[in-house]
Amino acid sequence: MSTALEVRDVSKSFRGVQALSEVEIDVAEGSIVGIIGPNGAGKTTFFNVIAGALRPDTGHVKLFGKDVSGMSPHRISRLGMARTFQLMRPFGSMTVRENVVAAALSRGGNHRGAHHHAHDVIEATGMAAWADMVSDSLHTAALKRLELARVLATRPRLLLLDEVLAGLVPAERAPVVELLAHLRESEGLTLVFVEHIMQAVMQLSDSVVVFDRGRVIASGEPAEVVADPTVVEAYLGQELPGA
Ligand SMILES: Nc1ncnc2c1ncn2[C@@H]1O[C@H](COP(=O)(O)OP(=O)(O)OP(=O)(O)O)[C@@H](O)[C@H]1O
Repeated sequence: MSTALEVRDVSKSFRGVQALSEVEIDVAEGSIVGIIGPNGAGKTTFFNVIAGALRPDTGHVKLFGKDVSGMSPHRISRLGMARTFQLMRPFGSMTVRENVVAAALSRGGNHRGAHHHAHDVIEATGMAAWADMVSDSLHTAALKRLELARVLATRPRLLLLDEVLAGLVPAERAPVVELLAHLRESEGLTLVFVEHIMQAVMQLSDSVVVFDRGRVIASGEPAEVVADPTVVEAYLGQELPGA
């Protein structure tokens, strides 16, 4: 299987705070990798570096074999990486459909093609019932799905998900987890997701990477990783739910 993401020796500090230290990660194409770690471990900084929002101090990042270190977020997204944000930012006065069409058009192509693709994405993300509603009127669970629909409309090959389940009650989480598993199966999407909800991490991930104080302290199969004494220790004082 080819490698979607290769991270080598990536370090990043902020005025004395070592946010990332010599991080090395490989993500196989079509796999689902969960990123966990206590607060302040470096997870968001890691996403910012691989998506091009921050330039690493050292090391390199390869996306589908191409060195993207130091490239702009825009160029990296052109190569097939997309990300969701914890703070969702749809165009509030536009409907769900208009938002998804706009996202599809941002990748070029014509209106007809964008409408067609948006329709498919809205169906796939279970948003059909909300398609003509103004985004401002959506509740949190629907907004999360809209955020997913918008990134999927850009036809990514690698999707970075930042706590897409946060703020959802358990009954609302299950359909999103199912959707993500389905997208990998049907589209061959590669998913890298930061998540605090361990049940979802265990259920979705082929492998889990654990950050602590800027370092990768463990990686491997979910069950092995959460039983690792180093990981349990890193979470001392903080809960590792579901472990
Ligand atoms: N722009 C910045 N300027 C200064 N320090 C920063 C900046 N961004 C992150 N840091 C520091 O880098 C470290 C890693 O932060 P980061 O946000 O990546 O952790 P995290 O694992 O995403 O945490 P959380 O789970 O709480 O979101 C922390 O000590 C944080 O205070």
